[in-house]
Amino acid sequence: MSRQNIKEKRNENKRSVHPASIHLVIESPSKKTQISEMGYAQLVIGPAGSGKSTYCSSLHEHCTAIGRNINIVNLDPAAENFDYPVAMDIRELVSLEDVMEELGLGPNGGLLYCMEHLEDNLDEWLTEELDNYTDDDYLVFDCPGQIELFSHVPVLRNFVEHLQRKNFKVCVVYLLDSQFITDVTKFISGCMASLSAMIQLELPHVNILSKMDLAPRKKDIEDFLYPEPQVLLSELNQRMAPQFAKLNKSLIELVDDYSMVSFVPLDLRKSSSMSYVLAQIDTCIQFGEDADVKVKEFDQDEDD
Ligand SMILES: Nc1nc2c(ncn2[C@@H]2O[C@H](COP(=O)(O)OP(=O)(O)OP(=O)(O)O)[C@@H](O)[C@H]2O)c(=O)[nH]1
Ligand SMILES: [Mg+2]
Repeated sequence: MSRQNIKEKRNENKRSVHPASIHLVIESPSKKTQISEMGYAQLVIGPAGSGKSTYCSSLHEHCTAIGRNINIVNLDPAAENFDYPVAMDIRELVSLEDVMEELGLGPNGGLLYCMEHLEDNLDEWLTEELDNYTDDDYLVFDCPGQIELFSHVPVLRNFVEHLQRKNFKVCVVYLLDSQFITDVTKFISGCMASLSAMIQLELPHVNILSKMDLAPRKKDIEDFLYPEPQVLLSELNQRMAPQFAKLNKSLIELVDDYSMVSFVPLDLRKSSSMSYVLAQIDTCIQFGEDADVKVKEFDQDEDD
């Protein structure tokens, strides 16, 4: 089945299965006139299983508790279960299951196809969906974990540029599982993936070390949260054969030049931790500049 046929099929499904979204636009025309002032958005990315969806649902819970407006958007065409109310859903446009079945693609090729389909439909689908939100709205995009999406495929870049044309200020929130800090080589490869997202997307960027409840000893964590480049280099040299010494030095210099060696820890057992992470992101996109934002420092010792 051709790409056009899939698009038509999804559009038909959307019209028949999701009348609510059409109804919203008709019922609230005044909202449309308020659009395009200034919106705020987080693009939540990171390796598969790094805790992106869990972060989104915890963020939703946190914002609900403090009375703050937030809308979580599912951008993963393969996602099935959600712990947050889904404000917008890519599966209304295209689903991985349909693509795999109809085009005979595997899960990764199918996902890339779905994301390209999204890219082709930014003007129609995304614009129409965004029209349901006003400048007061804060959107959080829960992305799939395929590294291609933020390394070399231009889909997310074009997606973000579309949001920016709609006057959204966007911050990349890159999650890295705390298990990456058990090994210096894993840590550097996680930094490299984050760096490629930085270069690819050119946006304000916050690195988060997720799953801190599973993190190893406290001393080891601190070494990686604010590591000294020289310490990282010496650990890397110890782990790798001597012929890699020059490459290791260049890698560490690169990571250091891009100020990559800085991660905000996220421990979902502590609400102060989520407050701190959110405050860092808000600062990046100047959200609530005029409001009185209270920031409490995340205290690592709080529950120790
Ligand atoms: N202990 C612990 N587990 C977590 C935390 N965050 C996520 N997990 C678990 O890690 C697994 C993956 O979490 P997800 O939130 O689905 O990760 P994801 O990045 O959205 O995964 P993909 O969308 O598949 O790339 C799940 O089993 C979660 O329950 C955390 O802070 N602590
Ligand atoms: Mg997910």
